[in-house]
Amino acid sequence: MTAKLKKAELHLHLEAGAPISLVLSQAAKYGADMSPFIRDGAYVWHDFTTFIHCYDAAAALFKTEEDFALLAETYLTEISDAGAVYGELFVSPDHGVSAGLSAQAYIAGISEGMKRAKAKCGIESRMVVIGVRHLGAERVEAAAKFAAGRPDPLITGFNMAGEERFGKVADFTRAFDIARDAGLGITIHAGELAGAQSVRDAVDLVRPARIGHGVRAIEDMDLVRRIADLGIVLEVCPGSNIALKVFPDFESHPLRTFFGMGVKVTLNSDDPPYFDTSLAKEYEIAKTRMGFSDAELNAMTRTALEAAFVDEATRARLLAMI
Ligand SMILES: Nc1ncnc2[nH]cnc12
Ligand SMILES: [Zn+2]
Repeated sequence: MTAKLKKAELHLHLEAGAPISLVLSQAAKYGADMSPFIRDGAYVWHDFTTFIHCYDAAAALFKTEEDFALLAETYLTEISDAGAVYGELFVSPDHGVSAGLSAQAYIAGISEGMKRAKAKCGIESRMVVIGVRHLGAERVEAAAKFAAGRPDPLITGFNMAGEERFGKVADFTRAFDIARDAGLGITIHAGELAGAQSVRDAVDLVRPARIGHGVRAIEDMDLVRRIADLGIVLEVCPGSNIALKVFPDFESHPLRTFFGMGVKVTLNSDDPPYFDTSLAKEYEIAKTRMGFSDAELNAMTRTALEAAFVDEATRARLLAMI
């Protein structure tokens, strides 16, 4: 059983951290019909595009600062109860603005929820601002500029997510330069829906500290060795990869190969209710379906804290807790 293990999460899209029960209560609050997207207590989607449609419909049900405070507090409390001492939240000002909030109010609501969760259960957390790739380079740059303005001290990183097959990494390098120059930690989704070339471009053009997924680097073993040598941390989300059919099953997932080759890897849930997973479940599956020992799982938690976008004093305090 991995329930007793200390955990940490670096890759979680906040709007997807809402349990379906919370999404349905938000739908009742705003009189929204979610039946096209949720049936028998589960999201209805069959590929990445329809998954993102469900994601956007659920995200639109969080409209006020208090809604986002509740969302952040709910998710962080859940993973704290599962043994997490730290969690990073991918936050998307574009989603907040399309739900009718200013980007500042969106962030303020989430920040309040993070503070409530810390006061209640001690969990430390930070925000990583997302630029949505399929909205285009201009919108990703706008997200980077917003994050670079450091509107909240709990924002410590920048990332790009969305449709990985849209455009080329080269179209987005200016956004990452803006974020990096502002001292933000850099991660990028790559090697999930697109193959090894997408990961190679991310490594060469963005020079990230971390990569979201990165798992299709396995298509090029020289690239895997390069990632290991560079010490780039992979935010691996096995449940997400199986649900989105990046790999057919957990037994064929390359996490064990990466770990064995010295690639720094961490465990994450990405969009838990969409993929029938949770941070707790990812640790349990890594043990029961992928053969990782408690010591190896603890090593992944340590890697996550060593790669966390936090100040060194906070990092030292977190590392002392595991
Ligand atoms: N798994 C994923 N890949 C890319 N963008 C996302 N946004 C939310 N989940 C995502
Ligand atoms: Zn993701």
